[in-house]
Amino acid sequence: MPAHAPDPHAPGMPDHGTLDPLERERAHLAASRTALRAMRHDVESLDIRNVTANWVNAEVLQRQIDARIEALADLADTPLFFGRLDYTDFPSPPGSSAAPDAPAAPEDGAPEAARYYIGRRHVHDADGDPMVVDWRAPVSQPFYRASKKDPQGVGLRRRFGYTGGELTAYEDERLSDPDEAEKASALLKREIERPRVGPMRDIVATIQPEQDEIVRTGVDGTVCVQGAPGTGKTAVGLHRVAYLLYAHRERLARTGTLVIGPNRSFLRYIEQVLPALGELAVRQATVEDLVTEATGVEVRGTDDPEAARIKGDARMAEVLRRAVRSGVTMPAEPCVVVRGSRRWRVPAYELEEIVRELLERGIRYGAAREALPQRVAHAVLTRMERSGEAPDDRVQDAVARNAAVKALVKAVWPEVDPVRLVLRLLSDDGFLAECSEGILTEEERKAILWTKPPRGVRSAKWSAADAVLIDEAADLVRRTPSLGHVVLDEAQDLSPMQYRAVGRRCTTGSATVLGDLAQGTTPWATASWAEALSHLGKPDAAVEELTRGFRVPREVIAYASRLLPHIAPGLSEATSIRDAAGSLRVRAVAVEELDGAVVDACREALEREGSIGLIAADARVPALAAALDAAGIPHLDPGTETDADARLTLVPATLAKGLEYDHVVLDEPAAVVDGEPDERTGLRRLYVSLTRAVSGLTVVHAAPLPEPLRDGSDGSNGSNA
Ligand SMILES: Nc1ncnc2c1ncn2[C@@H]1O[C@H](COP(=O)(O)OP(=O)(O)OP(=O)(O)O)[C@@H](O)[C@H]1O
Repeated sequence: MPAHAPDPHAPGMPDHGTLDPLERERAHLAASRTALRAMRHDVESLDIRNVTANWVNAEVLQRQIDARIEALADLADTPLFFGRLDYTDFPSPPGSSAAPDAPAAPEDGAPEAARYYIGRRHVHDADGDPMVVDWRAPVSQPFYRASKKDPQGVGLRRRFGYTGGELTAYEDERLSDPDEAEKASALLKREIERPRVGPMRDIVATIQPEQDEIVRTGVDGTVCVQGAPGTGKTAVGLHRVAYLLYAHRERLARTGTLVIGPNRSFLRYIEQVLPALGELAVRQATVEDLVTEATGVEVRGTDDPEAARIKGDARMAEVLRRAVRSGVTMPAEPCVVVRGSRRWRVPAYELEEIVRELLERGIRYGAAREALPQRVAHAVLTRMERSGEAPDDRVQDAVARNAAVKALVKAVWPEVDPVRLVLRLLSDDGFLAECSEGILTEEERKAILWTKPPRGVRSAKWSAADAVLIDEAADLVRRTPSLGHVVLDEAQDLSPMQYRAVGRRCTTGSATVLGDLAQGTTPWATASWAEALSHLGKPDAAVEELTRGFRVPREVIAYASRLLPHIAPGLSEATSIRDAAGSLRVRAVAVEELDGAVVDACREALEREGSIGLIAADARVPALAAALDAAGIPHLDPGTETDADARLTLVPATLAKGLEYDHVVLDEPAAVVDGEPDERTGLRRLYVSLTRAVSGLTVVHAAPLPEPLRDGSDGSNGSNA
């Protein structure tokens, strides 16, 4: 599989027939660029004046056109195509609707029409023939999945290498040639091992077969991916949304898509991936964003861990269900409706039957409240008919709006305000006891009751868990609208009640659930995916596992994996595709030298290329910031993304999840462990911190290392330097 080097003095766009293969590919790139410009020009010159009846239509259409123009931009630093497939099983490449007429084969491969260039977007020429096909099209799939064992109709797979936007190399695999040995692709390896700086990038050129299977799972299927650090879960989730938007654009444009991440800095880190894939309309939010937006409350308070654990427990769903319905009473009086000279009387026992039936039907509280007056009116109408009248629908509506019926509804099925309801539940011991009878213990009740109840909903210091309770109550009253697809990243940290909050946002849609049980650091962290999926309302979802690590070098992942038996026994250790010898340094220093040694390690890291994350226990962050300032080393504030000018950022251990840096300096592991309420959570936090490095990790410690990391604890030695 030769990788072809470029001729640095290659001429611009010479005659097609006489060119060497690389020149021909460059010519195709140039022609594709021209075609893309023409596509953009066509859209820009659309005149919509004659096709729109009014200014609202014109406005909508113009917005669509602007978005299309934006999507057709030719970005200089993102290659228009990165691969090529020449099909031999002609003319039916899998899933392709194209049935090309086979022209004569040119000298290097398949007939032009059986050849597909794979890129980020579709480009066609003036005749509408494809010059580049979208990576998500069915015809592109073998680029990711075909192998010698299963060539999927492909004779030749070509990968392109670029340097600064210039096409400089290509590499071929002849999948149907039995004599060509299967070799690892050097271009693929180079791309995967390219150091990562700044925010997360897309991986369209190098999606791996096991990842591609998850990316292209059908829109109706929910998938759950368990994966060790750096196995590409986040990347896979984002590419899956892009894939689904391509394959089901209309349906998802109507229903909407959403990516959920754990916090702002994580969302900032991933926010450019989907736009780079041409998808600008995907919302990215935290669970807290969703529930505060839906309920209108602001989170200003915190819970102690025990209160938060109980509030996040799935049993609270039943407590809330009872609370919402607690105001429903059985009618004691008949309902008497006066119309003209006649009085119609529905006796109490019949009203009770109606109320019971509505309670049992399992419809939303609010929907039942709206149905109740109609039911009572129906009972009145039945009486009218029996006495010879012929009332129509308008009469039924009028009766439903009658003052006596309204008064009845108000009395037996009172309106519920979810915010006030939860306020009462957390302030009123008697009410909480009534609603949680047989569900919560007295201690549990005490743990969640406010010691000083707020005066009203405005002065209440709602916690994040309270907002989820209110969201659940709101859904019991009125159904939360469902989106078409939700990606839930770092799912392992969600409480059962948070899973339910996410689940009700995709009841009629599907979800991609991504996480790692070993990285769960909340008191309620997920212990089993089966349980989590049942809280989400998708108990039948398939659970896939990814174990091939793309981020962390072998030496570093082996070191971090020593913690696995203590934090998640039974989970597979990640392998690493990246072999950076000398990537791990462990330095023991005296207590008084600690800050200085950390500063030195940062200085050394700054001598190399790429981003640097100084990860430390949250409590150590101010001291380290001061030490860096004193040493005159500029650094970014916690949670800020690095860029080419500001490459060093200070990362509190609690914010490190999901992020990555070229070099990581890890301050005092024992302090990271001690920063958590229990040892297992502490070691999990440490595992997260140890697995953020792409090229190198330097651990600096004064206190003894946690036991599993000590030299010889597994017979090996973290190369002390
Ligand atoms: N097929 C691939 N080709 C190139 N890079 C890849 C591939 N898969 C993953 N990566 C890269 O590996 C790194 C880790 O990926 P990602 O953040 O998605 O992993 P993760 O499983 O979500 O990790 P964590 O559990 O730590 O959050 C990223 O830089 C990502 O771009």
